Amino acid sequence: MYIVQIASECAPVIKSGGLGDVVYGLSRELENQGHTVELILPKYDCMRYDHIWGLHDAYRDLFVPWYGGAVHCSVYCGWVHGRVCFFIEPHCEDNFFNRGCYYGCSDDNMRFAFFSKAALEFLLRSNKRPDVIHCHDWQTGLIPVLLYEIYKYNGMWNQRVCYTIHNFKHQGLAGSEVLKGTGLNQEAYYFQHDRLQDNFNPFAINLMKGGIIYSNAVTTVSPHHAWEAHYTEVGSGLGHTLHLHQDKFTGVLNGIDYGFWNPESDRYIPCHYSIDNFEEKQKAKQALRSQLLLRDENKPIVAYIGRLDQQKGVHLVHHAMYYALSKGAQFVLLGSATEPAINDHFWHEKNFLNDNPDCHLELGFNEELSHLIYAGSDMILVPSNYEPCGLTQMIGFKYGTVPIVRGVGGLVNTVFDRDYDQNKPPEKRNGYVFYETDFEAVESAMNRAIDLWYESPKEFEQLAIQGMEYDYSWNYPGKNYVEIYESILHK
Ligand SMILES: Nc1ncnc2c1ncn2[C@@H]1O[C@H](COP(=O)(O)OP(=O)(O)O[C@H]2O[C@H](CO)[C@@H](O)[C@H](O)[C@H]2O)[C@@H](O)[C@H]1O
Repeated sequence: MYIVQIASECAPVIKSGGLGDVVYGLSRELENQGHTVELILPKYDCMRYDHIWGLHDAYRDLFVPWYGGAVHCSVYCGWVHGRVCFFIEPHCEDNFFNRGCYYGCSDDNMRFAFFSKAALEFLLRSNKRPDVIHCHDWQTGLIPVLLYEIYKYNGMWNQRVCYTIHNFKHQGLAGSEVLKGTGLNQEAYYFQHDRLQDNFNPFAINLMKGGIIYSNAVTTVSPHHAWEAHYTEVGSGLGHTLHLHQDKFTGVLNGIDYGFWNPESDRYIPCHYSIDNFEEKQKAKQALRSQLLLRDENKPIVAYIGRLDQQKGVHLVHHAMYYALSKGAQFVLLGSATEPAINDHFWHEKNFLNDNPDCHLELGFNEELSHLIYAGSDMILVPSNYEPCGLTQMIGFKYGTVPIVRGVGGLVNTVFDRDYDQNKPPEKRNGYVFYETDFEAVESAMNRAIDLWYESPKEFEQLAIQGMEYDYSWNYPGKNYVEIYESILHK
């Protein structure tokens, strides 16, 4: 099968979070299973060019229809750790992708509407006719709309779309200018409830809703989150739309790319280990302490790695930091916040805790350091308010780092409480789970984990090893996606 992935991120060249990991990891797995995969991405000024090999001109004069005129673009091609990627660079005053950031601009809707249009125009002009176009999140929600309303009539009548939602919170609400810009000209036609009109704001179109309605298959990133999005407020107002389209909507649990996330071969950690020589993990712990200037004492390290925003339960992250210290543990945080109030808050905490030898807060994005933290910590905290899948707990498993999580979304499908899980026998349990959002809930789970570490270190190690035994690679999810692609091919 010939599959083209269109997305706003692909790790490690463009990564702000889990979307990038998934786009890369799934593409690699699909190729391993014998399919042809190409990726189309924006050419951001701030991406990690050091992860691209052989970048060259692939299509020089691409003219993308825009507001009745056309924007001149260049398309570059290069390899990102073996994947063929096409990067679209528009030459226009809007400077869509030369902003020094991936997201967070006031015209993000226009930037990614343009990218969606440009990606399809590139496929059309370069005579690429994939069997399946797989696109992701609100940024590419317009792809199936444009395909079925415009490009189908220009020769792309045989392409099918799979649309994956990684985060229902950000849906891409826009005004009619997006329609005008992209050539979706009959405003009244798109501003209808069964098309792009937002379910709550009648004056806005909703790009994610368009993605759901127009795609042949829609997925989200874990089975439990699929249920939550359909039946609870976690669908952020799209539950009814999902209900109407339930026949094509499923949850596929993400995987982890073990080529990249693997303590046996990780290039960013100073020692390599597996279940067979688990004691070597101690060296990673020492390296982490020495890099972050933590004191070397017999204490567990609890880590948090992730975006710092409401989704991730920042109030519990903050509380857990002090609770861990009070329980005789060390705490390491690696995170970045886009919301100014949260950013200020954590900078304040960082300054306050600066001289504490048991705590380190690293504010910013640092891929290399994240690997050392996964390897060097004993526990990884994921106290999310909601979590469509969650990759950090799965990476934690691979590195023998025990997750302490809130039982929501994909965390329910992957973490099984050591003491209370009803469905797994003790030898299959792999972490700690709490459910409420108050301080007592997170404390109770941390308490059990930290006490076990101190009082029964062998049992704690056994729990970590049981996590390492799980296979959360892309192998199975890759097969699930191929089945979905096959099911839509001839529809
Ligand atoms: N400051 C930092 N420095 C270095 N690395 C950092 C970092 N902050 C985060 N990361 C890394 O980014 C990834 C984040 O994974 P998450 O599962 O938390 O995804 P996120 O919530 O962004 O995305 C959404 O998409 C993913 C993928 O579908 C879902 O798992 C998730 O539930 C959903 O919210 C991990 O690889 C983590 O190590």
